[in-house]
Amino acid sequence: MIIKDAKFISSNTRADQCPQTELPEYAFIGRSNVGKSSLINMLTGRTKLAKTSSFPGKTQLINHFLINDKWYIVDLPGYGWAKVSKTSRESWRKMIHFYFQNRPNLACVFLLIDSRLPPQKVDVEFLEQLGIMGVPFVLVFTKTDKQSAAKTDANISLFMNTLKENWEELPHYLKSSSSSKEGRDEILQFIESVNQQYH
Ligand SMILES: Nc1nc2c(ncn2[C@@H]2O[C@H](COP(=O)(O)OP(=O)(O)OP(=O)(O)O)[C@@H](O)[C@H]2O)c(=O)[nH]1
Ligand SMILES: [Mg+2]
Repeated sequence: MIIKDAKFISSNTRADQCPQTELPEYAFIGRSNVGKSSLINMLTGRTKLAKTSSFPGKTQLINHFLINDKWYIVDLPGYGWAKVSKTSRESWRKMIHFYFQNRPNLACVFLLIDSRLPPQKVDVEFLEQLGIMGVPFVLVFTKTDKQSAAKTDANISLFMNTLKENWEELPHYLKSSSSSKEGRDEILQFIESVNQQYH
């Protein structure tokens, strides 16, 4: 898919204030600093569309970007950063749950996981929440440029093994690097195939 146009539309805290639309949207979620905003920039080929930072907690709102006037990318704030107060964590949880439950046009969620790390409890727990809410999702293992392909695959296997206990079917997954652009074609192809089911 060719991205001809990508524009920022709005930032919101409430799902019901987000664009009223029947166009499909794809949301990016995962731990703070996992690379959600960077992946959005890599996919769209726009270096400054979504704001990124080396410091966790950069994205704080629900950000909508309209792509080719046909579908939306949604950049969400991350979870799991230790230095967040209980109150902020609770308001994040409410905002995200309300978002997932009030966007009928939510076509798929990309749950990003840092491919450098062994399975993290926060990710497994968040994935379970998505399952409970019945939200369609795929996993994306990020930052693959930071290590060997063998190490990435070993961490992915470990993650899948932890899921085997509770999941009947293992989720679909992709790998990505915002530096090397690994995964760009696969993710865009995946979005295109889901978009086609919308028309
Ligand atoms: N080497 C490498 N660095 C990456 C990659 N993706 C993101 N980064 C770096 O990781 C840091 C965090 O990236 P962001 O895209 O801001 O992360 P985020 O998940 O949006 O974080 P929050 O908005 O805080 O939740 C930045 O310093 C990025 O340059 C990648 O694929 N490879
Ligand atoms: Mg971000």
